[in-house]
Amino acid sequence: MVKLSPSIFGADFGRLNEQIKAVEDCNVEMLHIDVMDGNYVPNIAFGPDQIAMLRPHTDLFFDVHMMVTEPDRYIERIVKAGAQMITVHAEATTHLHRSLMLIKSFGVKCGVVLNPATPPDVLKYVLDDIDMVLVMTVNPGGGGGAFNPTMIEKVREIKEMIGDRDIDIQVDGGVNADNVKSLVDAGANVIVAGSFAFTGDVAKNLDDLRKAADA
Ligand SMILES: O=C(CO)[C@H](O)[C@H](O)COP(=O)(O)O
Ligand SMILES: [Fe+2]
Repeated sequence: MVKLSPSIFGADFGRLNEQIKAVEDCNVEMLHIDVMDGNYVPNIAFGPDQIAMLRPHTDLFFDVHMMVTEPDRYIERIVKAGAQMITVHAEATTHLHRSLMLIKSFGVKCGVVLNPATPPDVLKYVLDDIDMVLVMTVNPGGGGGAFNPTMIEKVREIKEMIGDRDIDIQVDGGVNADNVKSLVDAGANVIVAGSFAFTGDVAKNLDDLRKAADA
């Protein structure tokens, strides 16, 4: 069984409450929240204050994807805002292990994000410290990008590295009902979807995505 984590970045912000209720009604396992700092990625989106504003409106598990240069500067504020899982880019922190330990010190789950061009080797010495690996299937920083099929092989490679450890593999970027099965077959079990989830009928989209993933 896969876990779905719709990306709020893809939502219609004029109807945010309604869109959050729609994903809740689909019994999704997480809500994916992108933090973009305008430095690590060109785009700017969501900071700790906006996450804190969302927190009283839903009990969904907050899966926060930090696209932030030197994320340690914001980790405590993001935890206090209500994050339950924080992922940081291996490419964006000078001290990956230190960042992961900082996240864990607050009692929340942690994960490592890899851009499409980043090889999985960087995970080797932190595998016993993480709850999730996030494989970017587009370059980070925006929604609606085209899925990079080369990442299917990368997911497979990471699945093999993980062995019998209890580590989730999340995929993010351009994921839809047509490509999700190839990712799940390769080993992904946490599916992020932004534009696919929120364009049109949210309930139908998430139902289609789950059915395709679990087929
Ligand atoms: O991290 C991200 C982009 O950097 C996102 O989670 C983004 O919301 C994915 O959107 P889409 O499913 O439309 O590609
Ligand atoms: Fe994301």
